[in-house]
Amino acid sequence: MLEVKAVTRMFGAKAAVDSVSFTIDHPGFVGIIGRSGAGKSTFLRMMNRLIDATSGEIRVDGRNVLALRGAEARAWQSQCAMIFQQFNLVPRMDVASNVLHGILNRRSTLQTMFNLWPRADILRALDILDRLGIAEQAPKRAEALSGGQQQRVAIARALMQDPRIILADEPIASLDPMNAQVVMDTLKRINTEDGRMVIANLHTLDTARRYCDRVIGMRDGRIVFDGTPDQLSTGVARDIYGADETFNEAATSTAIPADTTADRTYADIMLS
Ligand SMILES: Nc1ncnc2c1ncn2[C@@H]1O[C@H](COP(=O)(O)OP(=O)(O)OP(=O)(O)O)[C@@H](O)[C@H]1O
Repeated sequence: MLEVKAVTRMFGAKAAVDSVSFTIDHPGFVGIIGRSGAGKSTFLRMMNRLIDATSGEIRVDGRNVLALRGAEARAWQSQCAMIFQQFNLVPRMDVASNVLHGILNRRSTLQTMFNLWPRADILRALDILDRLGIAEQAPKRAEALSGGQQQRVAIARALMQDPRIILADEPIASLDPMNAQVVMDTLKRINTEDGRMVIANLHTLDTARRYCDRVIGMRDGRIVFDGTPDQLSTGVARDIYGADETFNEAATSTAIPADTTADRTYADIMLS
């Protein structure tokens, strides 16, 4: 289904992503982990065509999406919706309009100028918000919502595109543990109930273990681990994060269990 072949991205002389290859043959929940600068964001941004690859191919059903141009590239972008750490909503705009913006590129200029939305689209946006448990927030400005609610709005905006794949770049890195759990549960539901593939860059091992069927570990632009969560031992994690025997796995925890309010700590904080 998804075949990544020797994808590389150079920034000057530095390879941010260095000949990355892997295949995903069913719409699972894939986590990409690694310390800051490992190349995780660069990879997702290439996949979504926000930036170009220097070389390599990403084949989806046999078609190299990295070679698509113009309208075909935009059509691909709507098939692999992206969500970001900072939500990227329009803060002063109401929640429902933010969700409708997921299909902005499908409207005519006239409709855009007068902010006209077909009734069917409005109903669908409200349905999606309802499914994500935030329908009552629809008329509020996005900036009035909590971080976890805003990220759910961003997920709703992504779903509006009816994507095959959701790319999530550090989706919970700005959230407290309780909101992080709600957002991860939401992504998991979309994966299992809708059969949409989720590929999420994650900072923390416990989140990757808890939510992913498969984990890819990156270090210095390369894949250094590709396996199931139960293969992700402390030793393997130490290799991925490039740490020595003082590596403390507890420090990579988001402390996500429902009965805790412990502060989030990151591998990068521990390892920096
Ligand atoms: N626009 C750019 N220009 C130059 N170098 C860049 C650019 N974007 C990323 N890099 C470099 O590429 C490497 C990989 O960065 P990337 O953001 O993909 O890592 P990451 O694993 O997502 O890290 P983080 O978790 O901090 O986002 C880093 O060394 C970074 O400095």
